[in-house]
Amino acid sequence: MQLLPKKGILLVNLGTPDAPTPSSVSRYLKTFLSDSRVVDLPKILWQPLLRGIILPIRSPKVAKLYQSIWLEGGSPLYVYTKAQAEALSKKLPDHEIAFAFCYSEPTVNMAMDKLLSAGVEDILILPLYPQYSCSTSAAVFDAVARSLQKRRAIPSLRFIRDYATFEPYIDALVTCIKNHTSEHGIPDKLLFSLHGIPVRFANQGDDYPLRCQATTAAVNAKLVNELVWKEDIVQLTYQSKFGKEPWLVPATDATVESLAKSGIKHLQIICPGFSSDCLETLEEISIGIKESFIEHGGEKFSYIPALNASDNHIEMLEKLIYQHF
Ligand SMILES: C=CC1=C(C)c2cc3[nH]c(cc4nc(cc5[nH]c(cc1n2)c(C)c5CCC(=O)O)C(CCC(=O)O)=C4C)c(C)c3C=C
Ligand SMILES: [Fe+2]
Ligand SMILES: [Fe+2]
Repeated sequence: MQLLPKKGILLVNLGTPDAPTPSSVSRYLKTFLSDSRVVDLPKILWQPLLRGIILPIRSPKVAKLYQSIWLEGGSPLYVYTKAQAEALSKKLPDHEIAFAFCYSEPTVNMAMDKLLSAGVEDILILPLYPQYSCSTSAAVFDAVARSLQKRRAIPSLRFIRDYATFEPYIDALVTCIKNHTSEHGIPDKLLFSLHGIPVRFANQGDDYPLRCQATTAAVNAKLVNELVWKEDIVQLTYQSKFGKEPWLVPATDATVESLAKSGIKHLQIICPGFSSDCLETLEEISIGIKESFIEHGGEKFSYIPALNASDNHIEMLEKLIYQHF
């Protein structure tokens, strides 16, 4: 009888500082923004700018923002990603589960060591980005390849490129929105705010905008179909612009401002591209965008939390894993 190879699952997310301090944030941003998948300027131009200007100016400012959302167990992104891995371990006791980050610890290489030393021979790589982008999912792919580059024995590998329209993911978002609206009411407008990318990446072949549109359309179709609402109150926007070049539009911040000015009183925002709450949802949206909405004439605002380590999310991830194993 041939024994089945031991299976492992590697959850990978972006990365986050290990403390809300300027030095820790600077270390994290330096690794993150030195990846050519994220910023693809020539190194000879970009590195002096990054080290000489961007890190010294941005790190203390961003450290303050992290302080406003820091949890007892660390950065929210770290806390939720770890909790997702722990919950999946309980659900899948026959599988070895590890989690890692592209730009902080535990690194992909550390997690690979853990899985391989546990005797895993077949690994499913699950980037926790529902919508593919070259700046995220492909960066996970690179980190995995780098980690295996110097090893003599490499495992079988499967890679989840994206799950933007995976039905259980769409259902998990629908449930989340329905639960929220039953408590807070149906808003005048519901924004699906996804992290932006430079327009140039999309022009060069990154299908991220199409994947974001696909998620938004699939969720809205179900909500309309289930008669949660009749009108088209859903709109897709892009947040967290970084740098000077054009990013995907419409931008969340400008849209919120103009909605408030045009008389929208009740606004809700969901960020379906973030599998865990993090700086970009908890600070930028839930604090910053809320303030802007109220300041420009809005009255009622709520942020619909990410799926995080909810049962809803863990069951969805379990189905995703089964689909690929
Ligand atoms: C050129 C810069 C950036 C691109 C491209 C980009 C794409 C991208 N990012 C996420 C998810 C997250 N980004 C987060 C923080 C963050 N992102 C950038 C820049 C780019 N992101 C920066 C500089 C930062 C750090 C904060 C800041 O300085 O403003 C986070 C949060 C991390 C945390 O610790 O909480 C996430 C998550 C996606 C999904 C994406 C492309 C689709
Ligand atoms: Fe980002
Ligand atoms: Fe941001």
